[in-house]
Amino acid sequence: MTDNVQLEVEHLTMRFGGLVAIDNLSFTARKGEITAIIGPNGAGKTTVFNCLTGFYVPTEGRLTLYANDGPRLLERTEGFRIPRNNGVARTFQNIRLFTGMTVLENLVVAQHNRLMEASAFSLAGLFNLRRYAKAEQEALETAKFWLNKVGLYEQADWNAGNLPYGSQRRLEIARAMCVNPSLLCLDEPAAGLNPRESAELNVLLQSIRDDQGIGLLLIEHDMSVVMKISDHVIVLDYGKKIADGDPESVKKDPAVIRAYLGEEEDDELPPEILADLHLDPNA
Ligand SMILES: Nc1ncnc2c1ncn2[C@@H]1O[C@H](COP(=O)(O)OP(=O)(O)OP(=O)(O)O)[C@@H](O)[C@H]1O
Repeated sequence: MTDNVQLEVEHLTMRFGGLVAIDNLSFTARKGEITAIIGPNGAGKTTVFNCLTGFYVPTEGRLTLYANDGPRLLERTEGFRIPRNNGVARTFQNIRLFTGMTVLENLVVAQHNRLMEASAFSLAGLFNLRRYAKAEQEALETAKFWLNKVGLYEQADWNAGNLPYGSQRRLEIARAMCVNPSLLCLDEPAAGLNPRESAELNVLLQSIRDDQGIGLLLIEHDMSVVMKISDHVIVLDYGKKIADGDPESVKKDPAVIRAYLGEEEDDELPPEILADLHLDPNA
């Protein structure tokens, strides 16, 4: 069953001085699946993303990305090369768009590496090479494709900073997809969204999964998103994996309920908390 694996994390440990933020974590994420990483605040979710995307060099462990042209060891790649060479793209908990640029410009700038390669990294290349003009045209086509996909085509010339919050979140996802990643890491994409926007986000992420066939890794606190769209859920608590399985089994796991709520007995949980976890209070 290794053919479908997009990412394999083996024995990942990340220490900050005496603090063990990630403790011997292993899991796989598959192509064409949404894998959610959930857990209480401080469980280590963002640290996993930071190791995968080169912000941190792991203390121990192996991170293998199965890109189209073969396996890549992310922990051995210089951080800034990971998006370009290894095809890992991410969005952030706090939106990080170029707010002074237009919506379209944000998507073209994201393809800067591809354009620079086409210019052969020279001024002469920028002005003379036919392949640069071709690459520029392709970058615009890619940008238009993703603008349509996230429903922002009409706002292409708006300043990104003037978009409503939910649209800025969708633009961030479009920008990440413009680099044609093998793995898309989404850090709390539903944060701050209203229920309608959350529902639209679900549709968008499912369509990226189904149409692009890439692996999606999702950190999310909004259980209405996690339980509806995830194929596979990993639960962390104090840096350790405490559950790993499909959403149905994970949400009933007593260890998960205890970790989230700090309760000893799940049958003592108040009904409104059970409802938040999408569990039947009368079960
Ligand atoms: N650069 C750092 N230096 C020191 N400690 C850090 C650093 N980054 C993260 N930590 C610590 O590692 C632990 C895990 O943090 P992390 O941000 O990964 O958790 P999280 O699960 O993403 O939390 P949240 O849901 O609140 O975003 C926390 O105790 C945090 O304080």
